[in-house]
Amino acid sequence: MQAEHCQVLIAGGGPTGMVLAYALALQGVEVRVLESTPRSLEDMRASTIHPPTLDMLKTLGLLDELQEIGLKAPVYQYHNRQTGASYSFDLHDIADLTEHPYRLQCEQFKLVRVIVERLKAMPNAHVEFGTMALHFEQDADGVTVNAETPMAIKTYRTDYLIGADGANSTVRKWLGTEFDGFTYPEFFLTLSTDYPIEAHLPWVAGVNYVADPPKWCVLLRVPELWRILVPVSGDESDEAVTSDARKDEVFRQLLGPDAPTITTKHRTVYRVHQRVAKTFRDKRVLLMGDAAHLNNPLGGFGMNSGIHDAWNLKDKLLPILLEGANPDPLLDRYERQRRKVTYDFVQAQTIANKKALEEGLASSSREAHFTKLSNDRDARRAYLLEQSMYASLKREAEIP
Ligand SMILES: O=C(O)CCc1cccc(O)c1
Repeated sequence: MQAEHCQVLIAGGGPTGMVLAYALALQGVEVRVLESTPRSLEDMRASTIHPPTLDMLKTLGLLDELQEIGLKAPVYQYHNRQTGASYSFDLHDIADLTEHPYRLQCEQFKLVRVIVERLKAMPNAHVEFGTMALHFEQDADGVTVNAETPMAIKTYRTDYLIGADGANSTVRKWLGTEFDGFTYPEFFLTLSTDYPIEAHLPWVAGVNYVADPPKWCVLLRVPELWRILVPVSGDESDEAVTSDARKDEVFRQLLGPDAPTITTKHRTVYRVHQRVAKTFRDKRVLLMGDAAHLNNPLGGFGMNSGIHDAWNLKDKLLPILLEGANPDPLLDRYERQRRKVTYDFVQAQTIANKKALEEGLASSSREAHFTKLSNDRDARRAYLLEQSMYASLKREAEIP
C-alpha cells in the first residue's frame, strides 16, 4: 500500500504543533498532525499567552475566539510576604508598543481545541489523535514516518517532518541530538481551586510572584480558577506531595494560620528542566517547542517560546513549499535564530526568575532593582519588553 503523503507532517498536537499546522494550512500547505493522546487532554499545563504571541494569533484570526474564553491580566506583581511590600507592573506602560497590553490567561488545551476545530474544516489539513510517530527515515526527496495507532502501524511520506512531540520527543531521540542542560532537584506542585482567594489577600493581582524566603509561590488567575505553584522536595513520594495535608499547608502558607479548608480541582506534581537540544535541524527534520527546549514555568515562557518557534518556522517553510526557495539557508537560519534566543533569553530569564523568587525580594539588590523599576519609566518599559517577550523577538530578527 502506498504511504499517505503530505507536505509537512507534525509529530505532536500541542499548541506549538497546532499553531504551525494552522499557519501553514491557511496558506494552502498540505499538513498532517499526529497526536499520541486519544483527544486533546484537559490538563494543567501552560496558561499564559504573552502580548507578541497574541499578535501572532490575531494574524491567524484566532484572537477574538480566544479572548472570549480567556482572561485579560494587564498587571503582575512581586510580593514579599515577610515585609508586605508589593511591586506592580502594568503592561499598559508599553501600550504604545503593542495592541495587546496584557497577558491572556487561557489554558493551552483551550487554544488547541479552537485550532483543531478550524483544521477539521480544511481539506488540506488532517489531525489524527491516538497516533504516535515512532520512527522515521529520510532521503534526498522526503521523509518516511512510521506511526502507531491502537490497531495498526501506519506509514506516511512527507516533505518535512516536524518534531513537536514534547519533552520526551521520539523525533529528537531518533535524531540522536544531545539535550544539554540540567534538571532541578526539587519538584513543582501546582494546585487549582475555585475558592475566592482574593477575598483574603487585598494586595492580589491577576499574576503574583510571592517571595517568602526560603519558600515562594506563584498565584495565577485563570478563568474560574486560581492556580498555585510551589516547589516541593524531590525526595517525597507523589502521594505525600499531593496529599490533603500538603494542600492545607500550602494554603496556610499563602493565607495564614487561620486559612479555611479549601478544596482543589487539580493537583499535579512535575519535574522541571532547563535543557536545549544541540541541534534543531537535521536536513528535512526539524524540532520545535518542548521537543527542542525546556525551561521552568516562571514567567510563562514555555508555550509562548514554542509558538514563537512555530511562527519562525512557518516563515521559512512557506517560501520553500510554495515558491521553491532553497531550503538550506532558510532552515539553518531557523535553527540559528531560535537556538540563540532560547539560550540568551528564555533559558537566562527563566533561571533568573526562579533565583529571584528563591532569594526573595528582601535581598537588598533585588529590592533596589524593583524600586528603580518602579521609579524609572524607561527602565520599567525595558523590563516589561523583556518579560512580555517582545525583546526576544527583536533579538531574533537581528540574527542573520
Ligand atoms: O509565571 C507564570 O506566568 C506561570 C507560573 C505558573 C503558575 C501556576 C502554575 C504553573 O504551572 C505555572
